[in-house]
Amino acid sequence: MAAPTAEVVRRAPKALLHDHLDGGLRPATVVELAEASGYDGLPTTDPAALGTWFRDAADSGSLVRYLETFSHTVAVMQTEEQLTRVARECALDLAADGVVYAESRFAPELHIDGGLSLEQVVEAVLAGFREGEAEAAAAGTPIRMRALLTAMRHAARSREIAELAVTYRDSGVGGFDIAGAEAGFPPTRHLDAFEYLRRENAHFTIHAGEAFGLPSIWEAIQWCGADRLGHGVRIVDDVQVGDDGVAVLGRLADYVRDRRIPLEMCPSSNIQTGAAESVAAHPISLLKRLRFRVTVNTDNRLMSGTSMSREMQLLVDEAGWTLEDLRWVTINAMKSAFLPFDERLELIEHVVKPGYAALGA
Ligand SMILES: O=c1[nH]cnc2c1ncn2[C@@H]1O[C@H](CO)[C@@H](O)[C@H]1O
Ligand SMILES: [Zn+2]
Repeated sequence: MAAPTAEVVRRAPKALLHDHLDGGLRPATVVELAEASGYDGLPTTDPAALGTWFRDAADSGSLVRYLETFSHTVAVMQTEEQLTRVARECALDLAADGVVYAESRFAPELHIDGGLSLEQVVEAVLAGFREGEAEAAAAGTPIRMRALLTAMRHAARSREIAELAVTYRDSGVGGFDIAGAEAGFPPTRHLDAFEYLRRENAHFTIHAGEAFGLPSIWEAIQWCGADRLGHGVRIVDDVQVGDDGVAVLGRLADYVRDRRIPLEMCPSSNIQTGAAESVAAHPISLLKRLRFRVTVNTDNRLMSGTSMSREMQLLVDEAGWTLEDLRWVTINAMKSAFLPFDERLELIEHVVKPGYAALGA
């Protein structure tokens, strides 16, 4: 099968499970919001230069340094108007890129410095998603948005944020997540939150196996009960590939594959934080070949200067992916969405499959 063209990749329906709201602002919006609110900490007020600055600063090879860049975006997401605008633009930008379903995550506790309550933060973001959905539908590029509420793994508010996720589960919140520096902050620190969510029949994903290896993945699954893994790239440490190409899986990798645990993989982000060498060498292609439940994601569009189309195009250009592969990861993502089963089926059958069929897959 010939490699899909850039136009085909752009038009292909996409599903996005791992995208940070505070990592996806338009550079021009960061500049405007900083100016209007009096935030004078930006390294430059030229939008193009600021976009480059984020990419370069995030290109540090270290997750901790990468995360430092978020201080500038979080600084301009402290009022209801700011949060609603950022959320609306997020939905519009994703829809324009061919994304038909997206889960966008953010940490409510990072947005209360201006005096908002956690509830006000969540409601402002959900209002922005609704606005963006309505405008995108009117523009002929419908998208369905869900929020994931993140708790910061170094902090101590995870139980509270988990309760917030349950409170808003029928109003646009799909589930819960923990993020932030991984080394030194194992997911079991937040066991109370995860046990609460399981008792509530609620869904959650955990950033694990990004900056730290197999023990983090093992805890996330076997102690915490994560539905999905954020990144999970280091699961390849439990896969041995012989010279003949035959792969032998360890018990944890076997478990992840047997149970169809979704891996929210983010190639460009992983290269920036040093979790992978290059797109060509990224474990995602091996894991796809071994039929793990692989998905493709953006993580932070601003910090990586990326989009879903760009991540997919990189896999096509540098790792030999086909349109069939893109269709497969899109269906994997829809199957793994924190959305009711009937809504997932509807999107797969009525949007994703016909969309790829029209493109020749
Ligand atoms: O790849 C990542 N790994 C871990 N944490 C992350 C990553 N990207 C963003 N955040 C963290 O999640 C918070 C809420 O969205 C962001 O503020 C950032 O600190
Ligand atoms: Zn992430």
